[in-house]
Amino acid sequence: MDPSSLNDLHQASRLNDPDASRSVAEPVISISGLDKVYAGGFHALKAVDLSIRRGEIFALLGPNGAGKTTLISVVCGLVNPSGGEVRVDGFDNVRDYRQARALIGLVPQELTNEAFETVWNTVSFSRGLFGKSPDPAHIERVLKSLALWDKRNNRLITLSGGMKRRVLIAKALSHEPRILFLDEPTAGVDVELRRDMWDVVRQLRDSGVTIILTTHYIEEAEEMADRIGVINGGQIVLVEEKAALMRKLGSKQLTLHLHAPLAEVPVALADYDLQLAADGSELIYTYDGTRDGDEGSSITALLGDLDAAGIAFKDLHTRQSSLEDIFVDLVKERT
Ligand SMILES: Nc1ncnc2c1ncn2[C@@H]1O[C@H](COP(=O)(O)OP(=O)(O)OP(=O)(O)O)[C@@H](O)[C@H]1O
Repeated sequence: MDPSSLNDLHQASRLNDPDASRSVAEPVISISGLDKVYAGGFHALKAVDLSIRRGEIFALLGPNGAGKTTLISVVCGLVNPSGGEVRVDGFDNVRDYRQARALIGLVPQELTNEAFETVWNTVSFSRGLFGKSPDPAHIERVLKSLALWDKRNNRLITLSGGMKRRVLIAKALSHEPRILFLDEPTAGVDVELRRDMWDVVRQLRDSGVTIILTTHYIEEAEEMADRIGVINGGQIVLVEEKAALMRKLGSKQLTLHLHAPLAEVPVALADYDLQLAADGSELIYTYDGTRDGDEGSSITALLGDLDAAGIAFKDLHTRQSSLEDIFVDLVKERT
């Protein structure tokens, strides 16, 4: 990856950017009441409302079959919605299809049927599909920014898996989109390549492109996203700033296995966030594990107060909740 050429790409796309004067606060994509029922009757999207902010990296997280690909396919105009509305920078993606589509680049999961084409030709051809006049200087910037310049005359079939993924991104950037969708950009790739892809995506975001990526790797959402949305069974079940989500993840639980079960939490311990579980034989204390120092002192105080109240325990353990716990809980609740 060559950061200086990405800067050039940035400068160039700013010059060509028709929406540069629009308000940053305005969502770049507004989805409201979006429904999709496939021909066979399967209800794949159910009243989806979602706003994507200009310049963010938004990760759409969900298990297999949740509706991620359907959602981005509808936004990109590849699948017709059954109801609802999508606006891309103010353009209705059905009525003003051409204007809306021109703003979007889509990086699909796989390259299709172009194995014998060269990198240069396939990327240039993609630009032509959007009715844009040829611009070899732009294609050169894109290829340099993705470290593909040296491979421009290679046929796709001769490239490594990582380079093929970069070609997919180059194709999607060929018509200078302001919004880039990446459908499971790192599905099935090794750890090194995944990190490499993350760097590419972050640098694109830094160059002013809004990024929406779908993933079922929680780690990927944690690493990359400014905001995280969870979709399950065709419904958006959570949208939150990653930082806020991570603060929630900072909460820890101390479980005390009691000698004798309690019928209720004693009044003397009312100041602590305590819950009884396992028919009163477990006492669970939830506390903020992100504040250094607090944790130890509040546990010491609790243990002292338990002793004073005559409550004995035979074992204890602590656990920290993770994004995975939240995700599993959300998905479980809805199924
Ligand atoms: N063309 C179609 N006709 C009928 N049903 C479809 C069609 N495309 C997708 N579906 C169904 O819609 C649901 C959502 O599929 P979708 O591909 O959007 O999920 P996803 O979240 O992208 O899953 P994955 O992570 O497996 O790619 C699935 O149950 C799928 O079988």
